[in-house]
Amino acid sequence: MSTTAPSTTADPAGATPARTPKDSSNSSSSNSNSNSFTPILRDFLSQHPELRSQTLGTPAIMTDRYTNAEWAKQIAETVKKVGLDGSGVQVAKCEAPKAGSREFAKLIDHTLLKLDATQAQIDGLCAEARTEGFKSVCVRLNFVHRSVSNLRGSDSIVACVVGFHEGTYDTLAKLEEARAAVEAGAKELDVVLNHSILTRSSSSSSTHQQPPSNASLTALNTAANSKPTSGTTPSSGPYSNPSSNAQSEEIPDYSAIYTELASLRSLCPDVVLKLILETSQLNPTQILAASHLAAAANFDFIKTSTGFNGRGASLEDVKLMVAASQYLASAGVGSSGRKMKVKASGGVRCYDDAVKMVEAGAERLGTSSGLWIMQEGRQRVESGERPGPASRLYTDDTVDGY
Ligand SMILES: O=C[C@H](O)COP(=O)(O)O
Repeated sequence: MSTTAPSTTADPAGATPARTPKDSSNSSSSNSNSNSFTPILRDFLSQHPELRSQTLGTPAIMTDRYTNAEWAKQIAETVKKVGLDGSGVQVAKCEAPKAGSREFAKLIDHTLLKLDATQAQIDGLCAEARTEGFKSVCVRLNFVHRSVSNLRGSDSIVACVVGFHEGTYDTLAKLEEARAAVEAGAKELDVVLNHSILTRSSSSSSTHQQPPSNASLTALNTAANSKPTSGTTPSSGPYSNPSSNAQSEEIPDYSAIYTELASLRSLCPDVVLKLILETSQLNPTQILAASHLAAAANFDFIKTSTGFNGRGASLEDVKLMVAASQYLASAGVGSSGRKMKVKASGGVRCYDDAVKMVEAGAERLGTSSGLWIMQEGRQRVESGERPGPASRLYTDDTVDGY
């Protein structure tokens, strides 16, 4: 059982990261506790029994370093410094690489996550990634092995989603899935945040006697975080007036989120870890809280969306996350000097969308439209049209969501 602290680069925040499993009865081998298998993992292991080796060690749930109240205090400081719109941090403008270039392709995780994706479609995805030189293909666990084999000899890698798409599987299930993905050859993991932990507590102080279901939470959060239509101001969400939103809220279980992220980091010290926040479900304070916890656990990326829940990435999300990651690095949250990158994903469908996200500071794009984005970029260059919507950056309020 892996109970030791991870390597230096993997150490979650703080100078004294000594941690032990929270409860050894919760930490079990994937060979002995099939209750923690998600359906996709169960299928995967039945098809690939040879991939049950334990090069990564046994998943273990790590202890926390702070109480919820201590996390809340740290997060409040982050919110104060960054601001709910990121305006507390000066972010330098970024430039997109040349349209249609290999450098542009290296920003793209070429993504196919539909549940009904076929082997032929995955083979096509990999062939496109090889031809264009995309950074990765991003697939579900059941296609990692095939994708790795398809991409052998290319410089495109395989990224796998974990806990997709609701994020609500328990920590051990996510750890088991992460381990299987890495054993199968994934070099990057895109893990869905259990965002319901962040939103449940604020809902619980309202009219709900019972915790709402995930489906109703999704609807509530989507509504709360959608742009108001006719001059109305919602009581919560990114379009609310924070100063009028003074309801007393319980502190979310930050500790549960941190221990999950720290456990993933500890299990996979050498793998690029991205945390999918699902920003359509979160208000700016919650986005900053999730970013803070991801930095504390030494994640490599914060990513906006799954593409399966509410709207996709918005410029506002990306700007806020870029500002947060810059502040968190400068404040020494996580390993010192380490700055999380931002991945914009969900609804990035055309070249202009892609450029806007990159200019706002996204260093990776997750999109199922990668091929189109590259072709459109090349057409712009060939036609002599000025490639890129730089003059519209930050001023285009007509686009809601994407
Ligand atoms: O992570 C990536 C998303 O699932 C892709 O979403 P999209 O199909 O809207 O490009």
